[in-house]
Amino acid sequence: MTHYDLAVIGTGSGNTIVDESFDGWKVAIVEKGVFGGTCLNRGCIPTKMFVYPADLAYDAGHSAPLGVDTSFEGARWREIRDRIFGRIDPISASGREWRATGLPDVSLVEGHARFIDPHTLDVASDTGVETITAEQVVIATGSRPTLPDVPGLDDVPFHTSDTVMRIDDVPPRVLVLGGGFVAAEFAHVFSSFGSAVTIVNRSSLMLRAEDQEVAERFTEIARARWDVRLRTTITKVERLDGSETGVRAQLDDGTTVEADLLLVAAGRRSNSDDLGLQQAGVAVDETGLVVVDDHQRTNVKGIWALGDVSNRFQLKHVSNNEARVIRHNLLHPTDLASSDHVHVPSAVFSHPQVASIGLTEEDARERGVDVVVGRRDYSGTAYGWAMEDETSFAKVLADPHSGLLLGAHIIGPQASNLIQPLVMAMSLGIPAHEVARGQYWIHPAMTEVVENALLALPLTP
Ligand SMILES: Cc1cc2nc3c(=O)[nH]c(=O)nc-3n(C[C@H](O)[C@H](O)[C@H](O)COP(=O)(O)OP(=O)(O)OC[C@H]3O[C@@H](n4cnc5c(N)ncnc54)[C@H](O)[C@@H]3O)c2cc1C
Ligand SMILES: NC(=O)c1ccc[n+]([C@@H]2O[C@H](COP(=O)([O-])OP(=O)(O)OC[C@H]3O[C@@H](n4cnc5c(N)ncnc54)[C@H](O)[C@@H]3O)[C@@H](O)[C@H]2O)c1
Repeated sequence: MTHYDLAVIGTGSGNTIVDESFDGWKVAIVEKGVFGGTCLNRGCIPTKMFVYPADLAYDAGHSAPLGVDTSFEGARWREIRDRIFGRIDPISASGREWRATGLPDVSLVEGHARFIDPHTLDVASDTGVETITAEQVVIATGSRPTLPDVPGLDDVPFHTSDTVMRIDDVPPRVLVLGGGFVAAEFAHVFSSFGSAVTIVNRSSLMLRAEDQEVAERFTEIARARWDVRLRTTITKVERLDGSETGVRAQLDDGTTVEADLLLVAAGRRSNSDDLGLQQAGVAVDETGLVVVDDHQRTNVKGIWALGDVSNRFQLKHVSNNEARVIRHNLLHPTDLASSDHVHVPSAVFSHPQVASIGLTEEDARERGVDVVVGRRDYSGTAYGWAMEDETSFAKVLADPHSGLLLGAHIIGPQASNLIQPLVMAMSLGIPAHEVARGQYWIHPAMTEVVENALLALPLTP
Protein backbone atom coordinates (compact mmCIF):
# COMPACT_ATOMS: atom_id res chain seq x y z
CA MET A 1 0.00 0.00 0.00
CA THR A 2 1.47 3.36 -1.03
CA HIS A 3 0.89 6.49 1.01
CA TYR A 4 0.56 9.86 -0.75
CA ASP A 5 0.40 13.44 0.45
CA LEU A 6 -2.34 14.09 -2.10
CA ALA A 7 -4.66 11.94 -4.22
CA VAL A 8 -6.74 13.55 -6.97
CA ILE A 9 -9.57 11.44 -8.37
CA GLY A 10 -10.32 12.46 -11.96
CA THR A 11 -8.10 13.94 -14.67
CA GLY A 12 -10.44 16.64 -16.03
CA SER A 13 -10.01 19.86 -14.08
CA GLY A 14 -8.54 17.76 -11.24
CA ASN A 15 -5.42 17.21 -13.32
CA THR A 16 -4.78 20.96 -13.52
CA ILE A 17 -4.31 21.26 -9.76
CA VAL A 18 -0.94 19.58 -9.70
CA ASP A 19 1.80 21.83 -11.07
CA GLU A 20 5.39 22.56 -10.09
CA SER A 21 4.25 24.18 -6.82
CA PHE A 22 3.65 20.62 -5.61
CA ASP A 23 7.30 19.62 -6.15
CA GLY A 24 8.23 17.58 -3.12
CA TRP A 25 4.66 16.34 -2.57
CA LYS A 26 3.98 12.70 -3.27
CA VAL A 27 0.89 12.80 -5.49
CA ALA A 28 -1.43 10.13 -6.94
CA ILE A 29 -3.69 11.03 -9.86
CA VAL A 30 -6.43 8.46 -10.28
CA GLU A 31 -8.35 7.99 -13.53
CA LYS A 32 -10.74 5.28 -14.60
CA GLY A 33 -11.33 6.39 -18.18
CA VAL A 34 -9.70 8.38 -20.95
CA PHE A 35 -7.10 10.81 -19.62
CA GLY A 36 -8.18 14.45 -19.62
CA GLY A 37 -11.86 14.19 -18.72
CA THR A 38 -15.00 15.42 -20.41
CA CYS A 39 -14.13 18.86 -21.78
CA LEU A 40 -11.13 17.70 -23.77
CA ASN A 41 -12.32 14.29 -24.93
CA ARG A 42 -16.11 14.48 -25.32
CA GLY A 43 -17.29 17.92 -24.23
CA CYS A 44 -16.53 21.59 -24.80
CA ILE A 45 -13.57 21.27 -27.13
CA PRO A 46 -14.64 18.68 -29.73
CA THR A 47 -18.21 20.06 -29.79
CA LYS A 48 -16.98 23.54 -30.63
CA MET A 49 -14.64 22.06 -33.23
CA PHE A 50 -17.74 20.54 -34.88
CA VAL A 51 -19.80 23.72 -34.43
CA TYR A 52 -17.32 25.89 -36.32
CA PRO A 53 -17.50 23.94 -39.61
CA ALA A 54 -21.25 23.58 -39.03
CA ASP A 55 -21.50 27.39 -38.90
CA LEU A 56 -19.64 27.60 -42.22
CA ALA A 57 -21.95 24.99 -43.77
CA TYR A 58 -25.05 26.75 -42.48
CA ASP A 59 -23.94 30.21 -43.59
CA ALA A 60 -23.02 28.93 -47.06
CA GLY A 61 -26.65 27.92 -47.52
CA HIS A 62 -28.09 31.15 -46.12
CA SER A 63 -26.28 33.97 -47.85
CA ALA A 64 -28.91 34.77 -50.50
CA PRO A 65 -30.54 37.63 -48.49
CA LEU A 66 -27.17 39.41 -48.72
CA GLY A 67 -27.05 38.97 -52.48
CA VAL A 68 -24.36 36.30 -52.34
CA ASP A 69 -24.97 33.05 -54.15
CA THR A 70 -23.24 30.29 -52.23
CA SER A 71 -24.63 26.90 -51.37
CA PHE A 72 -23.86 24.02 -49.08
CA GLU A 73 -22.46 21.25 -51.24
CA GLY A 74 -21.82 18.68 -48.51
CA ALA A 75 -19.57 17.96 -45.55
CA ARG A 76 -16.83 15.35 -45.37
CA TRP A 77 -17.86 14.15 -41.92
CA ARG A 78 -15.15 11.51 -41.50
CA GLU A 79 -12.49 14.05 -42.47
CA ILE A 80 -13.92 16.57 -40.00
CA ARG A 81 -14.16 13.94 -37.26
CA ASP A 82 -10.65 12.62 -37.88
CA ARG A 83 -9.18 16.12 -38.00
CA ILE A 84 -10.81 16.94 -34.65
CA PHE A 85 -9.86 13.75 -32.85
CA GLY A 86 -6.52 13.66 -34.65
CA ARG A 87 -5.74 16.77 -32.66
CA ILE A 88 -7.46 15.86 -29.39
CA ASP A 89 -6.50 12.20 -28.93
CA PRO A 90 -2.74 12.88 -29.01
CA ILE A 91 -3.18 15.65 -26.42
CA SER A 92 -4.95 13.20 -24.13
CA ALA A 93 -2.32 10.51 -24.80
CA SER A 94 0.63 12.81 -24.17
CA GLY A 95 -0.99 14.18 -20.98
CA ARG A 96 -1.38 10.63 -19.79
CA GLU A 97 2.19 9.74 -20.70
CA TRP A 98 3.55 12.78 -18.87
CA ARG A 99 1.61 11.95 -15.70
CA ALA A 100 2.46 8.24 -15.96
CA THR A 101 6.20 8.58 -16.51
CA GLY A 102 7.33 12.19 -16.64
CA LEU A 103 7.35 13.32 -13.00
CA PRO A 104 9.30 11.65 -10.18
CA ASP A 105 6.81 12.40 -7.40
CA VAL A 106 3.55 11.97 -9.34
CA SER A 107 1.97 8.56 -9.98
CA LEU A 108 -0.89 7.88 -12.36
CA VAL A 109 -3.06 5.18 -10.82
CA GLU A 110 -5.48 3.87 -13.42
CA GLY A 111 -8.79 2.40 -12.29
CA HIS A 112 -12.06 3.15 -10.50
CA ALA A 113 -11.50 4.77 -7.09
CA ARG A 114 -13.70 4.04 -4.09
CA PHE A 115 -13.25 5.26 -0.53
CA ILE A 116 -12.69 2.65 2.16
CA ASP A 117 -12.31 5.32 4.82
CA PRO A 118 -11.54 9.08 4.64
CA HIS A 119 -7.89 8.46 3.80
CA THR A 120 -7.95 5.11 2.02
CA LEU A 121 -8.98 4.40 -1.57
CA ASP A 122 -9.32 1.13 -3.43
CA VAL A 123 -8.56 1.60 -7.11
CA ALA A 124 -10.02 -1.23 -9.16
CA SER A 125 -8.89 -2.05 -12.69
CA ASP A 126 -8.70 -5.09 -14.99
CA THR A 127 -5.40 -5.99 -13.36
CA GLY A 128 -6.74 -6.01 -9.80
CA VAL A 129 -7.28 -3.65 -6.88
CA GLU A 130 -4.61 -1.27 -5.67
CA THR A 131 -5.11 0.30 -2.25
CA ILE A 132 -3.64 3.71 -1.63
CA THR A 133 -3.79 6.08 1.30
CA ALA A 134 -3.58 9.88 1.18
CA GLU A 135 -3.43 12.76 3.60
CA GLN A 136 -5.60 14.89 1.34
CA VAL A 137 -8.04 13.76 -1.34
CA VAL A 138 -9.63 15.82 -4.12
CA ILE A 139 -12.82 14.43 -5.63
CA ALA A 140 -12.96 15.64 -9.24
CA THR A 141 -14.99 12.86 -10.84
CA GLY A 142 -17.29 14.98 -12.99
CA SER A 143 -20.72 14.01 -14.27
CA ARG A 144 -22.28 11.71 -16.84
CA PRO A 145 -25.34 11.82 -19.10
CA THR A 146 -28.65 11.08 -17.39
CA LEU A 147 -30.56 8.27 -19.06
CA PRO A 148 -34.28 8.89 -18.67
CA ASP A 149 -36.60 6.05 -17.90
CA VAL A 150 -37.93 5.54 -21.43
CA PRO A 151 -39.49 2.10 -22.05
CA GLY A 152 -37.39 0.22 -24.60
CA LEU A 153 -34.28 2.41 -24.30
CA ASP A 154 -32.20 -0.51 -23.02
CA ASP A 155 -32.99 -2.50 -26.14
CA VAL A 156 -32.25 0.05 -28.87
CA PRO A 157 -29.05 1.59 -30.18
CA PHE A 158 -28.67 5.18 -28.98
CA HIS A 159 -25.99 7.79 -28.44
CA THR A 160 -25.16 10.40 -25.85
CA SER A 161 -22.71 13.26 -26.24
CA ASP A 162 -20.05 10.77 -25.05
CA THR A 163 -20.25 8.74 -28.25
CA VAL A 164 -22.05 10.69 -30.96
CA MET A 165 -19.03 12.66 -32.17
CA ARG A 166 -17.20 9.45 -33.15
CA ILE A 167 -19.86 8.05 -35.52
CA ASP A 168 -18.90 7.22 -39.12
CA ASP A 169 -21.48 9.08 -41.19
CA VAL A 170 -23.97 11.93 -40.89
CA PRO A 171 -27.32 10.20 -40.22
CA PRO A 172 -30.13 11.25 -42.60
CA ARG A 173 -32.57 11.55 -39.69
CA VAL A 174 -31.60 12.41 -36.11
CA LEU A 175 -33.97 12.27 -33.16
CA VAL A 176 -32.84 14.26 -30.13
CA LEU A 177 -34.39 13.67 -26.72
CA GLY A 178 -33.97 16.89 -24.71
CA GLY A 179 -33.95 20.60 -25.42
CA GLY A 180 -31.01 21.99 -23.47
CA PHE A 181 -27.38 22.84 -24.25
CA VAL A 182 -26.43 19.50 -25.80
CA ALA A 183 -29.60 19.26 -27.89
CA ALA A 184 -29.21 22.82 -29.22
CA GLU A 185 -25.57 22.38 -30.18
CA PHE A 186 -25.85 18.93 -31.80
CA ALA A 187 -29.10 19.77 -33.61
CA HIS A 188 -27.19 22.64 -35.24
CA VAL A 189 -24.19 20.46 -36.11
CA PHE A 190 -26.17 17.60 -37.63
CA SER A 191 -28.73 19.71 -39.47
CA SER A 192 -26.01 21.96 -40.91
CA PHE A 193 -24.31 18.85 -42.30
CA GLY A 194 -27.55 17.60 -43.84
CA SER A 195 -29.56 15.65 -41.23
CA ALA A 196 -33.28 16.19 -40.74
CA VAL A 197 -33.56 16.79 -36.99
CA THR A 198 -36.51 16.11 -34.69
CA ILE A 199 -36.33 17.36 -31.11
CA VAL A 200 -38.54 15.90 -28.40
CA ASN A 201 -38.45 18.12 -25.34
CA ARG A 202 -40.40 17.77 -22.13
CA SER A 203 -40.48 21.47 -21.30
CA SER A 204 -42.46 24.13 -23.12
CA LEU A 205 -39.39 25.93 -24.49
CA MET A 206 -35.93 24.98 -25.65
CA LEU A 207 -33.14 26.35 -23.41
CA ARG A 208 -35.78 26.82 -20.74
CA ALA A 209 -33.26 27.97 -18.11
CA GLU A 210 -32.45 31.11 -20.15
CA ASP A 211 -34.24 34.45 -19.85
CA GLN A 212 -37.72 33.71 -21.16
CA GLU A 213 -37.57 36.17 -24.03
CA VAL A 214 -34.32 34.55 -25.18
CA ALA A 215 -35.68 31.00 -24.79
CA GLU A 216 -38.81 32.00 -26.74
CA ARG A 217 -36.77 33.52 -29.56
CA PHE A 218 -34.43 30.51 -29.70
CA THR A 219 -37.41 28.14 -29.79
CA GLU A 220 -39.07 30.14 -32.57
CA ILE A 221 -35.89 29.97 -34.67
CA ALA A 222 -35.40 26.28 -33.84
CA ARG A 223 -38.96 25.50 -34.94
CA ALA A 224 -38.32 27.08 -38.31
CA ARG A 225 -35.30 24.84 -38.76
CA TRP A 226 -36.09 21.56 -37.00
CA ASP A 227 -39.17 19.53 -36.14
CA VAL A 228 -39.47 20.61 -32.50
CA ARG A 229 -41.98 18.80 -30.30
CA LEU A 230 -42.46 20.65 -27.01
CA ARG A 231 -44.15 19.44 -23.81
CA THR A 232 -43.59 16.00 -25.27
CA THR A 233 -41.87 12.83 -24.11
CA ILE A 234 -41.03 9.52 -25.70
CA THR A 235 -43.33 6.83 -24.28
CA LYS A 236 -41.69 3.89 -26.02
CA VAL A 237 -38.76 3.31 -28.31
CA GLU A 238 -38.02 0.28 -30.45
CA ARG A 239 -35.60 -0.83 -33.14
CA LEU A 240 -36.37 0.17 -36.70
CA ASP A 241 -36.67 -2.94 -38.86
CA GLY A 242 -33.85 -3.37 -41.33
CA SER A 243 -31.60 -0.73 -39.76
CA GLU A 244 -28.61 -1.28 -37.48
CA THR A 245 -28.83 2.12 -35.86
CA GLY A 246 -32.41 3.23 -36.42
CA VAL A 247 -35.22 3.67 -33.91
CA ARG A 248 -38.94 4.21 -33.95
CA ALA A 249 -40.18 6.36 -31.08
CA GLN A 250 -43.73 6.70 -29.88
CA LEU A 251 -44.49 10.09 -28.37
CA ASP A 252 -47.07 10.94 -25.75
CA ASP A 253 -48.91 13.14 -28.29
CA GLY A 254 -49.81 9.91 -30.14
CA THR A 255 -47.39 10.41 -33.04
CA THR A 256 -44.44 8.27 -34.08
CA VAL A 257 -40.98 9.42 -35.19
CA GLU A 258 -38.52 7.26 -37.10
CA ALA A 259 -34.84 8.14 -37.09
CA ASP A 260 -31.48 6.73 -38.07
CA LEU A 261 -29.87 7.93 -34.84
CA LEU A 262 -31.24 8.66 -31.38
CA LEU A 263 -29.30 11.17 -29.28
CA VAL A 264 -30.22 11.27 -25.60
CA ALA A 265 -29.50 14.75 -24.22
CA ALA A 266 -31.60 14.92 -21.07
CA GLY A 267 -29.11 16.43 -18.63
CA ARG A 268 -26.15 15.17 -16.63
CA ARG A 269 -25.75 13.83 -13.12
CA SER A 270 -22.87 14.02 -10.67
CA ASN A 271 -20.49 11.06 -10.48
CA SER A 272 -20.76 11.00 -6.70
CA ASP A 273 -22.32 7.56 -6.57
CA ASP A 274 -20.12 4.49 -6.71
CA LEU A 275 -17.31 6.38 -4.97
CA GLY A 276 -17.87 4.90 -1.52
CA LEU A 277 -18.58 8.36 -0.12
CA GLN A 278 -20.57 6.86 2.75
CA GLN A 279 -17.47 5.02 3.98
CA ALA A 280 -15.65 8.34 4.02
CA GLY A 281 -18.60 10.17 5.61
CA VAL A 282 -18.73 12.75 2.79
CA ALA A 283 -22.10 14.52 2.55
CA VAL A 284 -24.05 14.59 -0.70
CA ASP A 285 -27.17 16.70 -1.34
CA GLU A 286 -30.54 15.47 -2.60
CA THR A 287 -29.49 15.92 -6.25
CA GLY A 288 -26.32 13.88 -5.79
CA LEU A 289 -23.89 16.82 -5.64
CA VAL A 290 -21.04 16.54 -3.14
CA VAL A 291 -21.58 19.32 -0.59
CA VAL A 292 -18.70 21.80 -0.39
CA ASP A 293 -18.15 25.16 1.27
CA ASP A 294 -16.80 28.30 -0.45
CA HIS A 295 -13.26 26.93 -0.12
CA GLN A 296 -14.24 23.65 -1.87
CA ARG A 297 -13.92 21.68 1.40
CA THR A 298 -16.32 18.81 1.98
CA ASN A 299 -17.62 18.14 5.48
CA VAL A 300 -14.70 15.73 6.04
CA LYS A 301 -11.33 17.26 6.91
CA GLY A 302 -8.78 16.67 4.16
CA ILE A 303 -11.35 15.85 1.47
CA TRP A 304 -12.08 18.45 -1.20
CA ALA A 305 -14.33 18.42 -4.26
CA LEU A 306 -14.60 20.41 -7.47
CA GLY A 307 -16.36 20.56 -10.81
CA ASP A 308 -19.47 18.76 -12.02
CA VAL A 309 -19.41 16.33 -9.09
CA SER A 310 -20.09 19.16 -6.67
CA ASN A 311 -21.47 22.22 -8.52
CA ARG A 312 -24.75 22.72 -10.34
CA PHE A 313 -23.23 24.88 -13.09
CA GLN A 314 -21.60 22.03 -15.00
CA LEU A 315 -19.31 24.43 -16.87
CA LYS A 316 -15.60 24.09 -17.53
CA HIS A 317 -14.64 27.63 -16.53
CA VAL A 318 -16.27 27.02 -13.13
CA SER A 319 -14.41 23.70 -12.63
CA ASN A 320 -11.15 25.40 -13.60
CA ASN A 321 -11.76 28.21 -11.10
CA GLU A 322 -12.48 25.69 -8.37
CA ALA A 323 -9.30 23.75 -9.25
CA ARG A 324 -7.27 26.95 -8.84
CA VAL A 325 -8.95 27.56 -5.48
CA ILE A 326 -8.13 24.04 -4.27
CA ARG A 327 -4.53 24.35 -5.46
CA HIS A 328 -4.16 27.56 -3.48
CA ASN A 329 -5.86 26.11 -0.42
CA LEU A 330 -3.77 22.94 -0.38
CA LEU A 331 -0.63 25.07 -0.53
CA HIS A 332 -1.86 27.82 1.85
CA PRO A 333 -4.00 26.12 4.48
CA THR A 334 -4.03 29.17 6.74
CA ASP A 335 -5.02 31.63 4.01
CA LEU A 336 -7.95 30.00 2.22
CA ALA A 337 -9.25 31.31 -1.12
CA SER A 338 -12.92 31.10 -2.17
CA SER A 339 -14.58 30.15 -5.44
CA ASP A 340 -16.61 32.65 -7.44
CA HIS A 341 -20.08 31.24 -7.87
CA VAL A 342 -21.73 34.63 -8.21
CA HIS A 343 -20.81 35.92 -11.63
CA VAL A 344 -20.98 32.78 -13.76
CA PRO A 345 -21.54 33.28 -17.48
CA SER A 346 -22.45 30.55 -19.95
CA ALA A 347 -22.93 30.24 -23.68
CA VAL A 348 -24.72 27.84 -25.98
CA PHE A 349 -22.82 27.40 -29.22
CA SER A 350 -25.78 26.74 -31.46
CA HIS A 351 -27.08 28.85 -34.34
CA PRO A 352 -27.95 31.38 -33.05
CA GLN A 353 -25.59 31.49 -30.11
CA VAL A 354 -26.99 32.34 -26.71
CA ALA A 355 -24.98 33.81 -23.84
CA SER A 356 -26.02 34.85 -20.39
CA ILE A 357 -24.94 35.88 -16.93
CA GLY A 358 -26.78 36.75 -13.74
CA LEU A 359 -30.48 37.20 -13.16
CA THR A 360 -33.09 36.65 -15.82
CA GLU A 361 -36.02 39.08 -15.90
CA GLU A 362 -38.22 36.31 -14.45
CA ASP A 363 -35.70 35.62 -11.62
CA ALA A 364 -35.73 39.31 -10.75
CA ARG A 365 -39.53 39.47 -10.68
CA GLU A 366 -39.85 36.28 -8.63
CA ARG A 367 -37.33 37.50 -6.08
CA GLY A 368 -38.87 40.96 -5.93
CA VAL A 369 -35.60 42.56 -7.07
CA ASP A 370 -36.01 46.12 -8.33
CA VAL A 371 -34.55 46.12 -11.87
CA VAL A 372 -34.65 48.12 -15.04
CA VAL A 373 -34.14 46.56 -18.46
CA GLY A 374 -32.20 47.88 -21.44
CA ARG A 375 -32.67 46.08 -24.74
CA ARG A 376 -31.33 46.47 -28.22
CA ASP A 377 -31.93 44.47 -31.40
CA TYR A 378 -28.89 43.82 -33.56
CA SER A 379 -31.04 45.26 -36.35
CA GLY A 380 -30.90 48.61 -34.57
CA THR A 381 -27.14 48.83 -35.14
CA ALA A 382 -25.03 49.29 -38.24
CA TYR A 383 -23.43 45.86 -37.99
CA GLY A 384 -26.89 44.31 -37.71
CA TRP A 385 -27.79 46.05 -41.01
CA ALA A 386 -24.62 44.61 -42.53
CA MET A 387 -25.75 41.12 -41.53
CA GLU A 388 -29.43 41.75 -42.42
CA ASP A 389 -30.15 40.39 -38.96
CA GLU A 390 -33.79 40.24 -37.92
CA THR A 391 -33.87 37.98 -34.87
CA SER A 392 -30.99 38.79 -32.52
CA PHE A 393 -30.91 41.04 -29.48
CA ALA A 394 -29.02 41.97 -26.33
CA LYS A 395 -30.71 42.65 -23.04
CA VAL A 396 -29.25 43.95 -19.78
CA LEU A 397 -30.76 44.20 -16.30
CA ALA A 398 -29.53 46.74 -13.77
CA ASP A 399 -30.29 48.21 -10.39
CA PRO A 400 -32.21 51.42 -11.21
CA HIS A 401 -30.34 53.50 -8.63
CA SER A 402 -26.72 52.29 -8.62
CA GLY A 403 -26.70 51.25 -12.27
CA LEU A 404 -24.90 48.04 -11.27
CA LEU A 405 -25.61 45.23 -13.70
CA LEU A 406 -27.62 42.30 -12.38
CA GLY A 407 -27.92 40.23 -15.54
CA ALA A 408 -27.22 40.14 -19.26
CA HIS A 409 -28.65 37.98 -22.04
CA ILE A 410 -27.70 37.91 -25.70
CA ILE A 411 -29.03 35.83 -28.56
CA GLY A 412 -27.36 36.15 -31.93
CA PRO A 413 -24.04 36.05 -33.77
CA GLN A 414 -20.98 36.11 -31.51
CA ALA A 415 -23.11 36.22 -28.34
CA SER A 416 -20.42 34.24 -26.47
CA ASN A 417 -17.89 37.00 -27.23
CA LEU A 418 -20.21 40.00 -27.01
CA ILE A 419 -21.15 39.21 -23.43
CA GLN A 420 -17.60 39.42 -22.10
CA PRO A 421 -17.56 43.22 -21.39
CA LEU A 422 -20.75 42.67 -19.39
CA VAL A 423 -19.18 39.78 -17.47
CA MET A 424 -16.29 42.10 -16.69
CA ALA A 425 -18.60 44.92 -15.60
CA MET A 426 -20.57 42.63 -13.29
CA SER A 427 -17.51 40.92 -11.85
CA LEU A 428 -15.65 44.18 -11.23
CA GLY A 429 -18.72 46.11 -10.09
CA ILE A 430 -18.61 48.77 -12.81
CA PRO A 431 -21.99 50.56 -13.19
CA ALA A 432 -23.76 50.43 -16.56
CA HIS A 433 -23.32 54.10 -17.44
CA GLU A 434 -19.57 53.86 -16.81
CA VAL A 435 -19.29 50.76 -19.00
CA ALA A 436 -21.28 52.52 -21.73
CA ARG A 437 -19.65 55.93 -21.59
CA GLY A 438 -16.34 55.34 -19.80
CA GLN A 439 -14.71 53.85 -22.88
CA TYR A 440 -14.81 54.00 -26.68
CA TRP A 441 -16.85 51.32 -28.44
CA ILE A 442 -15.36 50.73 -31.85
CA HIS A 443 -17.73 51.95 -34.56
CA PRO A 444 -19.46 50.20 -36.24
CA ALA A 445 -18.48 46.91 -34.60
CA MET A 446 -21.01 44.34 -33.47
CA THR A 447 -20.26 45.37 -29.87
CA GLU A 448 -22.39 48.48 -30.44
CA VAL A 449 -25.41 46.30 -29.69
CA VAL A 450 -24.07 45.91 -26.15
CA GLU A 451 -23.27 49.61 -25.83
CA ASN A 452 -26.78 50.48 -27.00
CA ALA A 453 -28.49 48.00 -24.67
CA LEU A 454 -26.61 49.64 -21.79
CA LEU A 455 -27.60 53.13 -22.97
CA ALA A 456 -31.24 51.97 -23.20
CA LEU A 457 -31.36 51.34 -19.43
CA PRO A 458 -33.77 53.86 -17.84
CA LEU A 459 -31.50 54.72 -14.92
CA THR A 460 -32.40 57.32 -12.33
CA PRO A 461 -29.50 59.74 -12.06
C1 LIG B 1 -21.12 17.78 -24.97
C2 LIG B 1 -20.65 18.74 -23.92
C3 LIG B 1 -20.25 20.01 -24.28
C4 LIG B 1 -19.81 20.90 -23.30
N1 LIG B 1 -19.45 22.16 -23.69
C5 LIG B 1 -19.06 23.04 -22.76
C6 LIG B 1 -18.67 24.36 -23.14
O1 LIG B 1 -18.71 24.73 -24.31
N2 LIG B 1 -18.27 25.21 -22.17
C7 LIG B 1 -18.24 24.84 -20.86
O2 LIG B 1 -17.88 25.66 -20.00
N3 LIG B 1 -18.59 23.60 -20.46
C8 LIG B 1 -19.00 22.69 -21.39
N4 LIG B 1 -19.34 21.43 -21.00
C9 LIG B 1 -19.25 21.07 -19.58
C10 LIG B 1 -17.81 20.69 -19.18
O3 LIG B 1 -17.32 19.73 -20.08
C11 LIG B 1 -17.80 20.17 -17.76
O4 LIG B 1 -18.40 21.10 -16.90
C12 LIG B 1 -16.36 19.92 -17.27
O5 LIG B 1 -15.64 19.18 -18.21
C13 LIG B 1 -16.38 19.22 -15.91
O6 LIG B 1 -15.06 18.99 -15.50
P1 LIG B 1 -14.74 18.06 -14.24
O7 LIG B 1 -13.28 18.17 -14.01
O8 LIG B 1 -15.68 18.35 -13.15
O9 LIG B 1 -15.11 16.59 -14.73
P2 LIG B 1 -14.54 15.70 -15.93
O10 LIG B 1 -13.79 16.48 -16.92
O11 LIG B 1 -15.69 14.89 -16.39
O12 LIG B 1 -13.47 14.76 -15.21
C14 LIG B 1 -13.85 13.72 -14.36
C15 LIG B 1 -12.91 12.56 -14.56
O13 LIG B 1 -13.05 11.68 -13.45
C16 LIG B 1 -12.99 10.34 -13.90
N5 LIG B 1 -13.68 9.52 -12.90
C17 LIG B 1 -15.00 9.54 -12.59
N6 LIG B 1 -15.24 8.69 -11.57
C18 LIG B 1 -14.05 8.13 -11.23
C19 LIG B 1 -13.66 7.18 -10.25
N7 LIG B 1 -14.54 6.66 -9.40
N8 LIG B 1 -12.36 6.81 -10.20
C20 LIG B 1 -11.45 7.35 -11.06
N9 LIG B 1 -11.77 8.26 -12.00
C21 LIG B 1 -13.05 8.65 -12.07
C22 LIG B 1 -13.69 10.39 -15.26
O14 LIG B 1 -13.29 9.29 -16.06
C23 LIG B 1 -13.21 11.73 -15.81
O15 LIG B 1 -12.05 11.60 -16.59
C24 LIG B 1 -19.77 20.50 -21.95
C25 LIG B 1 -20.16 19.21 -21.58
C26 LIG B 1 -20.59 18.34 -22.55
C27 LIG B 1 -21.01 16.95 -22.15
N1 LIG C 1 -21.85 25.29 -24.25
C1 LIG C 1 -21.81 24.76 -23.03
O1 LIG C 1 -21.36 25.36 -22.06
C2 LIG C 1 -22.34 23.36 -22.84
C3 LIG C 1 -22.62 22.53 -23.91
C4 LIG C 1 -23.12 21.26 -23.66
C5 LIG C 1 -23.31 20.84 -22.35
N2 LIG C 1 -23.01 21.68 -21.34
C6 LIG C 1 -23.26 21.28 -19.93
O2 LIG C 1 -23.78 19.98 -19.87
C7 LIG C 1 -25.02 20.00 -19.16
C8 LIG C 1 -25.94 18.95 -19.71
O3 LIG C 1 -26.49 19.37 -20.97
P1 LIG C 1 -27.88 18.78 -21.45
O4 LIG C 1 -28.29 19.50 -22.68
O5 LIG C 1 -27.82 17.31 -21.46
O6 LIG C 1 -28.83 19.15 -20.22
P2 LIG C 1 -29.80 20.40 -19.94
O7 LIG C 1 -30.12 20.33 -18.51
O8 LIG C 1 -29.25 21.65 -20.52
O9 LIG C 1 -31.11 20.04 -20.78
C9 LIG C 1 -31.84 18.85 -20.57
C10 LIG C 1 -33.11 18.94 -21.38
O10 LIG C 1 -33.69 17.67 -21.49
C11 LIG C 1 -35.10 17.79 -21.30
N3 LIG C 1 -35.57 16.49 -20.81
C12 LIG C 1 -35.15 15.85 -19.68
N4 LIG C 1 -35.77 14.64 -19.59
C13 LIG C 1 -36.54 14.51 -20.69
C14 LIG C 1 -37.41 13.49 -21.17
N5 LIG C 1 -37.58 12.36 -20.51
N6 LIG C 1 -38.07 13.71 -22.34
C15 LIG C 1 -37.91 14.86 -23.04
N7 LIG C 1 -37.10 15.86 -22.63
C16 LIG C 1 -36.42 15.69 -21.47
C17 LIG C 1 -35.26 18.94 -20.33
O11 LIG C 1 -36.53 19.51 -20.46
C18 LIG C 1 -34.16 19.89 -20.83
O12 LIG C 1 -34.62 20.68 -21.88
C19 LIG C 1 -25.55 21.41 -19.32
O13 LIG C 1 -26.36 21.76 -18.23
C20 LIG C 1 -24.32 22.24 -19.41
O14 LIG C 1 -23.95 22.72 -18.15
C21 LIG C 1 -22.53 22.93 -21.55
